[in-house]
Amino acid sequence: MKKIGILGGTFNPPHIGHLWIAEEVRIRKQLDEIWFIPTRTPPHKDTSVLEASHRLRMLRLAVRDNPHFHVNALELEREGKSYTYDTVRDLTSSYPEDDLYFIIGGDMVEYLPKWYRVDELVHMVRFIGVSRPGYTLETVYPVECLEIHPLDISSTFIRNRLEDGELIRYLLPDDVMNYIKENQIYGYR
Ligand SMILES: Nc1ncnc2c1ncn2[C@@H]1O[C@H](COP(=O)(O)OP(=O)(O)OP(=O)(O)O)[C@@H](O)[C@H]1O
Ligand SMILES: O=C(O)c1ccc[n+]([C@@H]2O[C@H](COP(=O)([O-])O)[C@@H](O)[C@H]2O)c1
Repeated sequence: MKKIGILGGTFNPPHIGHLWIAEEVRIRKQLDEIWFIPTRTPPHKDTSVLEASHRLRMLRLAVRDNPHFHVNALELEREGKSYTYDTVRDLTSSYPEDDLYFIIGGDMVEYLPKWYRVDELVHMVRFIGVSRPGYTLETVYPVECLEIHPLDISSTFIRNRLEDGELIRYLLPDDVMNYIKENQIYGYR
């Protein structure tokens, strides 16, 4: 039996905020592995996101130097919106022996009431909520909240800096930054 942390996300692009919360939760909850699961179609983001193949490649580059980190691409194979309910249902049936912990930042803790079939979902997986600047960890749902030193970094911030021609070095792994440069995505110039 393994204890597996799941960090679902759009990863558009992945950044050190994602890696920071994943490693903090892994150590504090003594998890064996963290699985990063990129969404195909994020349930609540209206604006179009970068194509999944780029996000997947960047995510693989971001996690590759940590032996506890893995990428699981199961959501990319599923049509339609990437609801966590469907993902958790599939994972619990494929890995019935393992304990799953779904990690979310404060923005998603606040948004939890709007998640698809949330009343069932919270009984299917353990939710771990972590601090994120600008958001609380208050919720009526059974979420275990961990106060983690907050890092005020988001994918939006990085995309905006790229659009403005500003530096992004140190906000994300060098390999991901180089991928963005080589593929000239997010308006890189
Ligand atoms: N700096 C951060 N601190 C805490 N949690 C974070 C941080 N960045 C991302 N997360 C969490 O990681 C998960 C995936 O986030 P996501 O890939 O959407 O990144 P994002 O930075 O929020 O993106 P965007 O700015 O495009 O909305 C979410 O649960 C989110 O709350
Ligand atoms: O299932 C839902 O209704 C739902 C609504 C909002 C977010 N999520 C999941 O929460 C994770 C973080 O979402 P995001 O959009 O911040 O990348 C990602 O795995 C999403 O699929 C899931």
